[in-house]
Order: sequence, then C-alpha cells, then structure tokens
Amino acid sequence: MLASVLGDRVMEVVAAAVIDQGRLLVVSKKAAPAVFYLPGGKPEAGESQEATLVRELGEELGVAPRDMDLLGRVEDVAALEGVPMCMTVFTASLTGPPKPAAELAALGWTDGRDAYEPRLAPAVRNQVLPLLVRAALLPGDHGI
Ligand SMILES: Nc1nc2c([nH]c(=O)n2[C@H]2C[C@H](O)[C@@H](COP(=O)(O)OP(=O)(O)OP(=O)(O)O)O2)c(=O)[nH]1
Repeated sequence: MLASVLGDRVMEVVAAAVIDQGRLLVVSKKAAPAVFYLPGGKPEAGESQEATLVRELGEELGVAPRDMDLLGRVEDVAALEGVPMCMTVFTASLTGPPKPAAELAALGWTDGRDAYEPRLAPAVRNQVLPLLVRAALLPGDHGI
C-alpha cells in the first residue's frame, strides 16, 4: 500500500529469513549496534533480488544463501534511515556457518519472544515475525 502511494521514494531492501532450530538469524551493524534485523540490504542498479541476497550475505556473513523461497514483501519504516521501506524477504538456508564481517557489530538467533525482541527493527518485529509464525517456521502463541 505504502509503495503504491509513494512509488520511487520507498527504499527497496532484500533480506533473508534464515531459521535454525526454531530461531531466526539476526544481525546488527556497527553503524547501529542496538538494532537487530535480517541479513540483506539494498539492491544495486539492475541487480536481481536473488543476486542482491547472494552479494549481501557474502559481504556480511561470508556464506551464500541456499534454497531461497519467497516469504513475502513487507512495508515499514527503515530502521536506520527512518524512511518508508519495502522489504522482500526470502527464507533460505546457508551454505555454511555464518562468519560476521567487520561491518557487523553482532550476530544472534532469536525466537522472536526473547531479549532480542525489543531490539528488532520494526519491519522484523511487526511484519516478518508474524509471517514466520503463520508459516509455522517460528513458534507462536498458539492462541493463548
Ligand atoms: N537488511 C535489512 N535491512 C533492514 C531490515 N529492516 C529494516 O528496517 N532495514 C533497514 C535498515 C536500513 O535502514 C536499511 C538497509 O540498510 P543496510 O545498511 O542493511 O543496507 P546496505 O548494506 O545495502 O546499505 P549500505 O551500507 O550499502 O548503504 O533497511 C532488515 O530486516 N534487513
């Protein structure tokens, strides 16, 4: 909805939802170490979404995504720039253990209901987590 109103002024981001043992991989960057979000980033001109993810995961984690599958497109405010953002999220596994690059401040795994929850970027907390719970990829409240 946001994207249809604001068009080109919406920041495009592509990110990976990597889940292992019921927990989601999140990273924070040295530029904003208290904010955790999905590995990924902005596409370069003419770059496909899959190529963006391969490049960003290589740069940030030293690994490649495997078995990419579209989870959905979500809209929220970009955690760092504070501008409208549209993020395309792929579920994926990794070709090996993630090795955080120098630009990262931290790497962690969250079930969405732990100490990371208040530090998650709005798009992850408000949009991506509910999608993952609905897809039974993360534990939910089970109607409680
Ligand atoms: N990668 C990623 N970015 C997110 C998420 N949620 C969210 O608000 N963002 C925001 C943070 C930033 O404002 C923007 C993406 O910035 P970035 O710094 O990760 O992207 P990038 O590597 O391409 O950036 P740059 O340093 O090349 O400018 O989107 C998310 O889950 N993953």
